Amino acid sequence: MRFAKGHGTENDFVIIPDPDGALDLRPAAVAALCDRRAGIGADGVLRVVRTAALGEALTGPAASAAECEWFMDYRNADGSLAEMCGNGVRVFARYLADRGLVSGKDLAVGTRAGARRVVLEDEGEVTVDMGRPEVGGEARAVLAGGTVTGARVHVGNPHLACRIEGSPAEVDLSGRPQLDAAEFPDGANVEVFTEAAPGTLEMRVNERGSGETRSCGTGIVAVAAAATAPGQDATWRVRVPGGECTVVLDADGARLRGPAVIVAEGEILMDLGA
Ligand SMILES: N[C@@H](CCC[C@H](N)C(=O)O)C(=O)O
Repeated sequence: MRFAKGHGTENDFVIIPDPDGALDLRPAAVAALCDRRAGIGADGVLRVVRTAALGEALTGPAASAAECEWFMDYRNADGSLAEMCGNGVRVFARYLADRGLVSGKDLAVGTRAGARRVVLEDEGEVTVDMGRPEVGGEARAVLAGGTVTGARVHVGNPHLACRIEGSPAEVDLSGRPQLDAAEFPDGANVEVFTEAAPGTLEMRVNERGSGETRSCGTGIVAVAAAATAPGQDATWRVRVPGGECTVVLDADGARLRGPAVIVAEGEILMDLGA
């Protein structure tokens, strides 16, 4: 089985081409691929499948994805499904363009959160239209080193974006954050952030299903939305351990811009089970 490896601000993915939907990618196989010692190693898997071959009902928020030729079937490192991945969709688009699977540099990618428009720029940056982030009420997470409070933000997937005093670098993000299941029935990605300079946020994240990662595109949009007064337009640079992205928020929603790189291609020799 062929694979590619790519990343967006060091949020890294194993990319599995499966255009005709022939693969039965089980959670254990995803976890084995993402294992950084016994597998290829990644924060998640992007299965590249034609939407027509997906074999999954596209209802609710996913319905608009039915119009897209290609679907990003995203899985977290523990094998769980997620609705959306902001870095993943940019890497996915880069992969499609590099392999000649799409013509042009402006395309729509299907995700479980719906269709996402992606634009590839000549300089290598990729911008994705992330829709309208929904900022909700306050909630808490218990981390290894204490409790953080923030805003619930829905970016197609669930987030808790916590503005903190001091530097995010000081926060212990090891271990799975404990959340109130009534507030987050499907779990959540937890971000800690601070405004490092006017217009610049600094963020770290513990991702649902993957643990601490060096970047999270939906998380970057979540903290940008949480840092912006309701109804205001804003442009934020968001620094993460793996690099930097830009978020533009306006009446049309949020656009996330940043690098997306394919670093390797090869053949999987490991046994992924039946
Ligand atoms: N790294 C991603 C988010 C991946 C999904 C997330 N862990 C979840 O379960 O919601 C991003 O770049 O947005």
